Amino acid sequence: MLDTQQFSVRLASPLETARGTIDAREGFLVRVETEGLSGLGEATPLVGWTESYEECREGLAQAERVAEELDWGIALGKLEAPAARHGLSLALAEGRAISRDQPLYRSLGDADRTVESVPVNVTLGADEPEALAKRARAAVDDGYPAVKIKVGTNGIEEDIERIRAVRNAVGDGVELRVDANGAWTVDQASEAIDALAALDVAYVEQPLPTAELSSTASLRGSGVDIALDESLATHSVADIISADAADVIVLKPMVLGGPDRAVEAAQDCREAGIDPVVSTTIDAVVARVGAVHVAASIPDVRACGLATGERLATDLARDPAPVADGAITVPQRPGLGIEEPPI
Ligand SMILES: O=C(O)CCC(=O)c1ccccc1C(=O)O
Ligand SMILES: [Mg+2]
Repeated sequence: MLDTQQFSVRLASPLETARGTIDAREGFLVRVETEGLSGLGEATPLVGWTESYEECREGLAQAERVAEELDWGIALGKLEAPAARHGLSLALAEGRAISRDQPLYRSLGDADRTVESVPVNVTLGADEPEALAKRARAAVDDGYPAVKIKVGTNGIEEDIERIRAVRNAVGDGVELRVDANGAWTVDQASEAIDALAALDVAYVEQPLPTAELSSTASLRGSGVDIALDESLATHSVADIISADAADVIVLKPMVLGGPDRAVEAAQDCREAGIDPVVSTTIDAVVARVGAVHVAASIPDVRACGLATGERLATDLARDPAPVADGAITVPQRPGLGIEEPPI
């Protein structure tokens, strides 16, 4: 049986990016019950990254029909829409983990390894230099090891001024990351990267539009690592590896189509010498905690973009994986570890 329940959550602090402001998330909670297994998932589409809300709803309905006639494995295999597939895949993975009496991350990865926490970056929108510097400083005082800042909303000069203000406020030891969300041309990216290198920025996420893998490859080796994020919606990790286009790959389970695919992509990254980082599309608690388990299944994962729970005005259940001292405590109960599941 597949039970879906639609939800809508507002962001108390909307996230400003070069591709618009994210101020609400709408999706579906998913519960799968099959042969004694029961698991919870979440499908939260975001246009530009995944299928639309309507396509997601239709994908889930179709999966239910296929599962009734055939089985869940076939339904999952046929489901192409990534957010819908994520909902079903996470629910099946949680059911399996509970039946094995394991926390999800151990069921997804190494069953014998205990991981207590996952380091996270704070995520800051494209704000004025002083405000940004203050927020970055407060996050570092709270223990965050890395600060990620959105850029690409105005000119390069403004971006550099912002990042300089942040660097001055946090000092030398903190990892800075910027995310251009595909806003730059090759010339703008080169100019920005030269200035960001002088401010010791660790990496720039998605400097160029998604399709431009060979131009992205040409930006590497200039003192700031290159990360790809949006490109994963249309290119496989294998494509990125063969184009030599990234030092870091941002894995969003919702965009990749499920925790199973994210874990596999992380392994492919590691084999190619690329660092995997896990993040979400600002999902609600079920998918966010699912992504925490994906991150926990990756040995020695770098700080991940998973500290977004506090942006939501309301959530669907109590967060079993809160941020403390710059890291998320990984739930150790069987499955996701959500104590009072909403469905
Ligand atoms: O990665 C993070 O730090 C948080 C998530 C984030 O930035 C994000 C959230 C929603 C949509 C896109 C993005 C992005 O990484 O570009
Ligand atoms: Mg990004």
